[in-house]
Amino acid sequence: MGSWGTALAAVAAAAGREVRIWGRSEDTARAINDTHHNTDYMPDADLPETLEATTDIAHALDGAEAVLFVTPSRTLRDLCATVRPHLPEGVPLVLCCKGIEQGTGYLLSHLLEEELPGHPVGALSGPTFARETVLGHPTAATIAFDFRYQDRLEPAKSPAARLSVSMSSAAFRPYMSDDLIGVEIGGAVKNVIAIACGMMTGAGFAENTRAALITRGMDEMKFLAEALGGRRETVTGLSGAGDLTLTCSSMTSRNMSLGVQLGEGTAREDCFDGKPVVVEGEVNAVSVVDLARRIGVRMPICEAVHAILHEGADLDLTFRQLWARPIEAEPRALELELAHPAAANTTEEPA
Ligand SMILES: NC(=O)C1=CN([C@@H]2O[C@H](COP(=O)(O)OP(=O)(O)OC[C@H]3O[C@@H](n4cnc5c(N)ncnc54)[C@H](OP(=O)(O)O)[C@@H]3O)[C@@H](O)[C@H]2O)C=CC1
Ligand SMILES: O=C(CO)COP(=O)(O)O
Repeated sequence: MGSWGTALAAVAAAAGREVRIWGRSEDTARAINDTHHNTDYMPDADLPETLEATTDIAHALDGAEAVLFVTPSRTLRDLCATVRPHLPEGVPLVLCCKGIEQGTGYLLSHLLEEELPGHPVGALSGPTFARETVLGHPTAATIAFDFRYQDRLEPAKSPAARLSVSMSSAAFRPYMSDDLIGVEIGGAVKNVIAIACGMMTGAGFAENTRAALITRGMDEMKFLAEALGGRRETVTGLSGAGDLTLTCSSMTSRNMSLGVQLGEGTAREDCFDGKPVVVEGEVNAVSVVDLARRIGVRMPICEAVHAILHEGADLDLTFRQLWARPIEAEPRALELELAHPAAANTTEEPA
């Protein structure tokens, strides 16, 4: 019953679906049922009166026709053990969290397929701040299920199509996709790039720098998606370019905001006034970079964020090094790299 789970539950309930939202907190469940507000995560949003909250997972899943997973990505594997005994047979599972598993390098869809076999697995992703969505600002997202789950004879019966229709409302507009990998990669990588944009903004740089990071970040997404079997054009859609643009442009984004605070020189433990906040790009910098290194995809912006967040690299020096990398072609097709004249100025200065 976090912010995005509540927003999606409200969207589906407003679209006329019977929705049960599950979570761990009795108090939050009671508040949603009694006052139609999620007092912990989005107190100012009026929730549909038909939305039912529960802490009983068996009740939440009883008769479900689709199950949406909306927790931080690193908690997903444990959550599977909680839901496994109660899942209706063959019910479609929809990832609404964004990330790649640390250690295994699994896309979250692979994780679900491993932990909960026998279910069609898809993802809902796009430029969707939870609060704006729940307040009814026009919002669009992509719903992707792998091509294996497309019904070629009756496409409207495919899970992506059925779910898109079920969740559509005047303000919420889903688009269908059969490129699950491309959609997942967009969601996982954009958060890391948003931290980079935030860091550069916090360090005092301006719009040119941010636009360069967004565009070159999209290039990193494309190569990772393609290397894993996704499609480049998916990266130019809502779940890639759309979400990247949103997240890299607004302090509403927790990823961008973390970057800004770090760029301004705030110590990590003092960011967000010391409160625990879900920042997927921070944990996913590790999994994205690890996966990219394993399969030989160059992701210099993600590497820079990883080095600053997790290897103690100096922020200013790391970004100077990023800008002074060998000069290369755009797009990357041309295998030519030229030494950058400023590279000599980006070695560590003696203390
Ligand atoms: N917020 C947004 O605008 C959007 C978020 N997302 C994605 O949605 C995912 C969730 O983020 P968001 O809703 O914002 O995060 P929030 O911090 O708002 O909520 C997180 C939720 O996850 C629950 N949770 C945490 N750990 C566990 C666990 N081990 N088992 C079960 N439940 C757990 C929390 O429960 P409790 O309160 O009990 O701790 C809480 O209900 C992320 O991957 C994020 O990238 C995607 C699009 C938009
Ligand atoms: O994914 C999001 C919007 O699409 C939310 O972004 P943040 O997690 O950075 O707040």
